[in-house]
Amino acid sequence: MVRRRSTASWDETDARARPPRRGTRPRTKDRPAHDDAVPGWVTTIDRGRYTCLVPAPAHGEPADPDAVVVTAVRAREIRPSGVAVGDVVGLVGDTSGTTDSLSRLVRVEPRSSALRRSADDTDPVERVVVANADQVCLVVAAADPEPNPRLVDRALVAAWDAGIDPLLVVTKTDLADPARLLAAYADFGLRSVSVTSRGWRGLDDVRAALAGRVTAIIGPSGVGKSTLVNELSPGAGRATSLVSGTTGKGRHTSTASVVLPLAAGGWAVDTPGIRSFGLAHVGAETLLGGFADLAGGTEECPRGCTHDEDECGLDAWVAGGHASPDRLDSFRRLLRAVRGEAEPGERERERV
Ligand SMILES: Nc1nc2c(ncn2[C@@H]2O[C@H](COP(=O)(O)OP(=O)(O)OP(=O)(O)O)[C@@H](O)[C@H]2O)c(=O)[nH]1
Ligand SMILES: [Zn+2]
Repeated sequence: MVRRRSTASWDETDARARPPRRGTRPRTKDRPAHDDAVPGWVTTIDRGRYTCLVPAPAHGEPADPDAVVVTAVRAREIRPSGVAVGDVVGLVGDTSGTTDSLSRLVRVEPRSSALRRSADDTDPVERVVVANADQVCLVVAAADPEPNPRLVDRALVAAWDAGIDPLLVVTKTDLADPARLLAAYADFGLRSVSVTSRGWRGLDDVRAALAGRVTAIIGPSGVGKSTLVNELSPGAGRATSLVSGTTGKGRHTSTASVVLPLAAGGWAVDTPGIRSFGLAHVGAETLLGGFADLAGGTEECPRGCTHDEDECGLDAWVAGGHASPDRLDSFRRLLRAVRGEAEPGERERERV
């Protein structure tokens, strides 16, 4: 017969002799349950403060009319690198969004995509620049500054790696005809639009390409990115509530990405901080995926071809007119770069 006694009489010896049985422990001891967490969308991050739109809109859909902007801090169990702008997160605590209220970010929902970059091509430490975008819009100018095709190739590889549709937007078409630049990329199906802010020609094409989507906007400095984004998201600017949250203090740097609503529907994620686009995390094998025009040329390669050797089939492919020599040159430069073989000075010139 089993002798029963009250748990009140248990002492430490009992505790040691009987390890707590799994499944009978309260769930909160395994992991905080946070069943009450509300979904928010991280619109910007600044000094450990996460500005979130609550409730998180469905992907690409407009914000709920009653949505509020909530400032949150990370719960201890969430790593700083684990949250990026564009993440859908779970928030607990004060999610009222009233001035000086602070919520707690306790969970990051699985991402549909992650646009990544590493500090440079040999630094494998990668950061998620934008989470959950379904399009990457690379903005380059037709002139002033001159377009850098290698930069375009680099961004295409990053988009390919992330599984996100790329879109090329050529600005300042009043200064130069973008036809040659556009033709160079049209061959392998890169979607592109061109626009000028001088009298705003082409703006409707940009609007249509971005409508209903979540687009990460990247590009080098001075190409007219801010001019374009301000036009597409009038009044949103970088000083409004989605940026500063309820702190009212605004941003102190322009290095963080920010989610902005587009007047024509959809969302842009402006990324002023991307000055370089290291591809160390991509790997040589994945690189070819960003070069759809070259991929067919590797069928004649010897086994284990590095694609940077005499027997490589890509040279014959280009000689046969299937792709441009510039693209092969660009591919091989990136290949050497991600293998850590870049010549000095090469990286500097390829900064976004
Ligand atoms: N000619 C011409 N100039 C333009 C056009 N769009 C913008 N600009 C000018 O180009 C300069 C840079 O524009 P911004 O919008 O600040 O460029 P940005 O890409 O945001 O540059 P950063 O702020 O440095 O990242 C400004 O002097 C603009 O007036 C355009 O379509 N045509
Ligand atoms: Zn090869």
